[in-house]
Amino acid sequence: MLKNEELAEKERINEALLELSNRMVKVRDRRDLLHVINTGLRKAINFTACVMTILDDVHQTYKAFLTDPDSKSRDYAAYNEAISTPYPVADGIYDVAAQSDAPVLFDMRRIDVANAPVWIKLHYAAGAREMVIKALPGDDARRHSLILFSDETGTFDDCALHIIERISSQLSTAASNITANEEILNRESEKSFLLNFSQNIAAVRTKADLETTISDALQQLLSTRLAMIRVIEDDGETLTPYLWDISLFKDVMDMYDQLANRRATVGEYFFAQVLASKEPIVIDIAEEERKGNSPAYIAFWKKLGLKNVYASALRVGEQNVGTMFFLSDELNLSLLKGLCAQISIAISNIRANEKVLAYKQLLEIENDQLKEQIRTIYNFSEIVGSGAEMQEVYHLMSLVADSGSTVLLLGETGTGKELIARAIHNASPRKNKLMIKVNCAALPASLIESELFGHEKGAFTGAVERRIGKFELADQSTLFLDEIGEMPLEAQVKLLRVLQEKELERIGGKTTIKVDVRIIAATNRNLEAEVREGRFRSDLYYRLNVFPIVLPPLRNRPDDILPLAHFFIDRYNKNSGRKVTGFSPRVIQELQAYHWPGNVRELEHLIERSVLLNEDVMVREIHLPKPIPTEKALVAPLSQTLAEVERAYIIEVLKQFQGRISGADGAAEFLDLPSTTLHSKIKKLKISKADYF
Ligand SMILES: Nc1ncnc2c1ncn2[C@@H]1O[C@H](COP(=O)(O)OP(=O)(O)OP(=O)(O)O)[C@@H](O)[C@H]1O
Repeated sequence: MLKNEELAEKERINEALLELSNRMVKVRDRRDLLHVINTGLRKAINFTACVMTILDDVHQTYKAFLTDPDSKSRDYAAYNEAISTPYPVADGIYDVAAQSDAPVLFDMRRIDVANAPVWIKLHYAAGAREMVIKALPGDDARRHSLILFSDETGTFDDCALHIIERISSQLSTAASNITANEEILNRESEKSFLLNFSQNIAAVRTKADLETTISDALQQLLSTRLAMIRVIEDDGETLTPYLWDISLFKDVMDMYDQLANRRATVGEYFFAQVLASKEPIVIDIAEEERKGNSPAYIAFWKKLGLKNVYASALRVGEQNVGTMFFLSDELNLSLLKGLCAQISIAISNIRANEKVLAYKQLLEIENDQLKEQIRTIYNFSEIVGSGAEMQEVYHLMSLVADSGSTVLLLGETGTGKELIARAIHNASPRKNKLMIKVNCAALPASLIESELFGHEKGAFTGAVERRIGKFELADQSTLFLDEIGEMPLEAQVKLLRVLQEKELERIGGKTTIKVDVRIIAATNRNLEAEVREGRFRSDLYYRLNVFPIVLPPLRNRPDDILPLAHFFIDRYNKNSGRKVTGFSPRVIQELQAYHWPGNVRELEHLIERSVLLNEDVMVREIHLPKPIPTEKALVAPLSQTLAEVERAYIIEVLKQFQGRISGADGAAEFLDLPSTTLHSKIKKLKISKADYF
């Protein structure tokens, strides 16, 4: 009877195994396989739960491949962690089983559960007391293992172990097929993902497009988000933040700001490591902390609760263009590599595009400046004036032109400050580059900084494009700061900093730009008085006042008036095709007597007007503004009699009108008297021609 029972049992097991084998051949995926094990194998062995595991590519870790949906271990909080964590092979349990050809039986009561991997803890807690592990044979060098648990000891007797042995190669084939199949599917989906990504990225034109494309792709496939892309600047050293997802850092903003705002370089620990590697790298935070590498980043990543950080170089051909960091504990490296290759090209294109735009902008600005120079070119081909006062100016110019020293030009409006500035620039070693001019009075305070230092796109509302500042444009050249006395105090601080440090930052920019600029500043204000009044910073004043040149007002150099007037006649003859040769003696007298509040500019405009209105070869009439007797002329000492005051006053007025009494430009009209009355007053007060000529 016993023999019969044994035979019947054998028969039953054989049948079960045959059925199992038939079903195993048809297995397509993990679910099928699990179902076959749970129903088919259970007919032969009475286990309570099953698991299959898979090794990583380098056989360092193993993790769950199949998990039993009915396992009681699911009720535990650590379940998800248990089935997703990779475990080191060398845990004293798995490696023991992996080295054996036969299934290895463990009495779980004898295992040091407290120090065992989480999955063992969970199954033990769920009631398992016995466990058998069989590393499956096959082409894959025991890549998969079968683990069966039982709540009862003695379940895995010799017969059960024998059954496990018998099914192991078929199980191995099924598992390997499923894994191979999955890998093919994964590769295909990676390929189609990358293809799709490359199509999206090919359409990217701007940084904003790129940001959306990258973040969509990362979310969709890698379930991670972009931490930071940095790009290598033209100096080949600095790594500037380019794209990042700020929302990742909202809880660690202070640390983030500190790290992002300091200058990072290609030689720094993690960056150097990433840039030197052809493949993306995985930074094991605990390991790096142990080694003591780059503590600031380690502290930051730890605060974000990460175990790993992934990073890849951005490279076009053999050239590094930047770095890309991802915050994630696990990423698909081959996919990451494919993504980074495409992102590198997109960033290079966008940056090249930005450079072309900036260059275009630079050319446009240069073009404007050139046009301005052409408009004024004949202004500085010759500086007219040979009187002693101008000789002193020429002397000072010749002393300073060659040096790179800062020059401060002082003088009333229209005395030729810009002309002298251009002449100094043209006589300096910087003459091959354009002198760049900024009129500090022409810009509202809010724009002057951006005009001087430039801004990055988005630096403030309205900053729709990156703009290069005049300081950068004037690199290796001269920057002429006209009307410096009008500069707002806030801008003065920044100007001073650039003058001291010879480097600047664009508004909203993170990199410092070195500049070599010679400064020539000009003003018609009394800067010392401005300093006293608190409208001009004294430190800036001292920095500008290195080599002051004071331009004399025209009224102080009457000898220069006629040569200047002839110079302007020649110019307007050329412009208007007229042939005016000179001035009548009376006009000459008038020109010399006038007090020229608008200096050379006023003379220039007056001559232009007169040449245009003149139909003769000689300018016989000139329309000078009516003289306004100065306060000094009107205030008489109290010791004088009324008649004496009247006499002195009429003489003064007659002098200014060169003795003309009647007519539209005569003294009588100015004094608001009939000309006959003025005549009789002149007679009565005994005023002779000698008094006013
Ligand atoms: N010595 C000179 N010889 C020839 N032209 C001159 C001379 N001085 C000034 N000018 C002309 O006078 C005009 C005004 O000169 P400029 O613009 O250089 O004066 P400025 O002192 O810079 O005036 P502002 O303070 O109003 O800016 C220009 O057209 C310039 O060419």
